[in-house]
Amino acid sequence: MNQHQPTIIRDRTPVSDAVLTLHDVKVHYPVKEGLLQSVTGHVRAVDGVDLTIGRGQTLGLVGESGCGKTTLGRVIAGLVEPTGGDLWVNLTAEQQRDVDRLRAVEPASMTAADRAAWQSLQTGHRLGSMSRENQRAYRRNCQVVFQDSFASLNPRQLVRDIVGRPLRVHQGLSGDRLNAKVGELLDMVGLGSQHMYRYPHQFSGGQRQRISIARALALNPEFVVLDEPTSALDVSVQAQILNLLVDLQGELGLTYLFITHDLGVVQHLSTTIAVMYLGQIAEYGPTDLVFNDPLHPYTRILRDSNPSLDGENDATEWELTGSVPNPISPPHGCRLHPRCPVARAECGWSVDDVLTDIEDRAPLLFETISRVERQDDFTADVTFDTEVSARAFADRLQASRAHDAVDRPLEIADATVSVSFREVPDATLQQLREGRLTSCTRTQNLGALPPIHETRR
Ligand SMILES: Nc1ncnc2c1ncn2[C@@H]1O[C@H](COP(=O)(O)OP(=O)(O)OP(=O)(O)O)[C@@H](O)[C@H]1O
Repeated sequence: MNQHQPTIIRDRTPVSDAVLTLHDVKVHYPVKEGLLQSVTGHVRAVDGVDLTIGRGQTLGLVGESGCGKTTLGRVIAGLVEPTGGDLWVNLTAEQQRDVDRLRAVEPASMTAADRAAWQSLQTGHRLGSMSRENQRAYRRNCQVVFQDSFASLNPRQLVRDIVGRPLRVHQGLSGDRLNAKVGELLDMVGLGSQHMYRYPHQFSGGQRQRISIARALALNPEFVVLDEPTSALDVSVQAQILNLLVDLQGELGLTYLFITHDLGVVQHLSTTIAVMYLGQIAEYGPTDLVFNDPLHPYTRILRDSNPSLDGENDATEWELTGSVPNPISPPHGCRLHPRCPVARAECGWSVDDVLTDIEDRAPLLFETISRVERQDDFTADVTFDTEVSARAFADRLQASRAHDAVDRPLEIADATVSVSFREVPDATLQQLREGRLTSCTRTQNLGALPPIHETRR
């Protein structure tokens, strides 16, 4: 399969003051097989993510299970090393523009002034190039609250030691000073300092999550990654924890990355939303605008499948077909297109899409394929057991949307069908309106999503 191009924001609107700016960040996990554990491919868990997280904002990161949200959150918190791309810390709007501009300049064509500016930006703000001390400061400044408080709290430690550890390690606190600070933190999260000498199992799920929040806030971070912090809790307790998070943000001026699959939570909590699909950002923008007028079919379908959301969400006739493709070899063009109800020829079709379609929806026909001879991802000869099956395949393809993307008529010789699709570039996240980005090729071309009644063939 061809190498995919990175997702690039062509006209990113700089956020005035960014806690974090991601450029083309990737996490590809190797897939190992056989006795020798040789690498046979890579899971593209995060595959070219560009994001800006503005100071004081809550960025909601949403998407179906397996789309890469947790991996991205762990990269941001420094718990997973990215396999590609850059993370920039504390850039002003002007510095964001400089980084965008200088990334596009070949090192050999840089002027002396550009080179000096690039060097200074990298050593001052790029994780990996900054001094160790600054990197450690970033790690302390960015804390994480996980979904599963049971797994993330040591069951053999007292709450005092759990919440106090960061203070002991980083600030050298002990004795009464440590106790006083832990007490303050427990009060702040609504638990009360009297709980200091108890163990995690003596608390309810909601209380344990309060302990996790207290621990995360111990070092006065500015930025907290909240990875599904309420999804393991009862609905009534969820609301209490969400309210606590909102109050703490107001009091302490925190910036949140809120990872969840619950769009209702995101609608109420986030100022900005990033919708993720198969390792990439599908849509990004202010939460209310994204919900009221989505620019990506995936966002619209997610929104309309969630009845708890406020607003005028007509139940959509759109639905996603098939299953989430394998992140080892994601589809070409727009990653959603094989499942998208409104995909068109320019959204990117390849031989694999057609084969996956018949495997999912015409398994008996799929059984009769005897050989696939690919010239590349877009061109192949598909041979069947019989000519009848070959013709059934050709008829099926001709009646499908994929046929709009073929670049020459199908050729049928005996039991072999020769298929060739136009090669399209991979979709990129682009700004369509101020602050509104989408990777939907169709919306980029037409300016808006089509009316709800338009569906697939
Ligand atoms: N350590 C790993 N090694 C190999 N593949 C991994 C690893 N961690 C995650 N993956 C894969 O990467 C992809 C993204 O996983 P990730 O957990 O980041 O998604 P997610 O959107 O957070 O899902 P969920 O909501 O279920 O947690 C999935 O296909 C997952 O199977």
